[in-house]
Amino acid sequence: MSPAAAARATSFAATFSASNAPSSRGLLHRPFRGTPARRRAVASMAVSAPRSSAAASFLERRESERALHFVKYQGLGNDFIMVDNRDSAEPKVTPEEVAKLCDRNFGIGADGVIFVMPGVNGADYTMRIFNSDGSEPEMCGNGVRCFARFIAEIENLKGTHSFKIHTGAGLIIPEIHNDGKVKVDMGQPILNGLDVPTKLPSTKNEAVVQAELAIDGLAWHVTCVSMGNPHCVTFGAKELKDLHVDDLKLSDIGPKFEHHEMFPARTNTEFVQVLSRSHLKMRVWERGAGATLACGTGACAVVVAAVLEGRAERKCVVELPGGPLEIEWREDNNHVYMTGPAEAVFYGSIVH
Ligand SMILES: N[C@@H](CCC[C@H](N)C(=O)O)C(=O)O
Repeated sequence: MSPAAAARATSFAATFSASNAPSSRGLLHRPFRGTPARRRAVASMAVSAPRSSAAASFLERRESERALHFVKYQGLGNDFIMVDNRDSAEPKVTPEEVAKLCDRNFGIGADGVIFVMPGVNGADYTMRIFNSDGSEPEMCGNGVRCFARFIAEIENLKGTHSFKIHTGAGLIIPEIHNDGKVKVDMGQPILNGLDVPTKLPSTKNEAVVQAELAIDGLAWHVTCVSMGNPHCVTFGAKELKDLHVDDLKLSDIGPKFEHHEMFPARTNTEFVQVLSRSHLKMRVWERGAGATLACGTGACAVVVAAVLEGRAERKCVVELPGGPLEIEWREDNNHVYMTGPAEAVFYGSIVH
C-alpha cells in the first residue's frame, strides 16, 4: 500500500477547534489565553461557520466517545503534536498511528508526536517522542522546550519554572523564563565515535572530527556528535570552495547521509555556513523526519563541532530556517545550553 493510501486508511479522525469554542473540553478546560498572534493562528485553524445543533451534537458525541485531546506546539517551526500521557506509562498512540497523524496531507501534520509521561528515577516527568516516520529518537531539543511550555499549560503554572525531564538521553532540565523563552540544560555532548554511533574512524582522541565521508563523488568533511541522538555536522567538502547552505537540495543529499553505512543508527545531518565566529547558519536533514525548519539538538551539535574544528566560539547564535537559537557549550561543566521559543498553535482532538 502506498504511504498516501495507508494514511487514508487510518481509523483516526482529527477534529480541530479553537479551545474557547463551546465544544472544546478535555485536556484544557479553560479559555485560550494566547497572544494576539497565537489567537490568530488558532482561529485560522478553526472551523469558523456557526455550528448547527446537529453538527454540534455530532462533534460533542465524537469528542465524548474515545477522544484523545492534543495541543499542537511549535519551536521555530519544528512542530509537534503534544499528548497528555501523565496517567499512563504507555504512549496512547502507536508508532504506526504517529506516522499517520504526522502526515501533512492525510493527518494533522507534524514533525513528531510527544508524550508527557510520569517521571521515573526522581524526574518530574518523562518525555517520549516519535519522529514523523514512527521511529523513536532519544531526544529532541525543540521538543523539550515545547514540552516545558505544555507542562506549564496543563499544570496551570505561571512565570518561571524548571523541570527535571527523564529522556532517552538522560536527565534534561528546561527552565521557562518570564519572556516565555525556554533555556535548556542539554547535558554533555558525546564525542566518542562508537557511542555516537558512527563507524567512521576517530581522528582526534576518540572523537570523529573532520573525517572524510564519500557521498555523490564528494569527500565531505564531517564531525560526529551525539546530544543523546546522533548528528553528523559538515561545513563542506574537499571539492567545494564554500558551502552555501541555501543552494543544497536537501531531499537529494539528506537521505544519503541519513542511511549511510557509517551510521548504524542512521543520523541527523547539519549543513553549516560560518557567518562569523559567533554566528552560524545551518540547514538540517533529520533522521526520521526529513528537512525540518529547526533542530535543537542539531544546533547544539553544530556549535560543539564548530568549536572542535576551531571555527567558532563556545557561545553562538545559530540561524535555522525557522529562526535563531542561542547555544552555549560551557567550558566549566562541559554542558550545552540552548535558549529559544516554543508556543501552542492550536488545540484539537483525535477520535479513535
Ligand atoms: N527536531 C529535534 C530532533 C528530533 C529527533 C531526531 N529526528 C532524531 O531522530 O534523532 C530537535 O529539535 O532536536
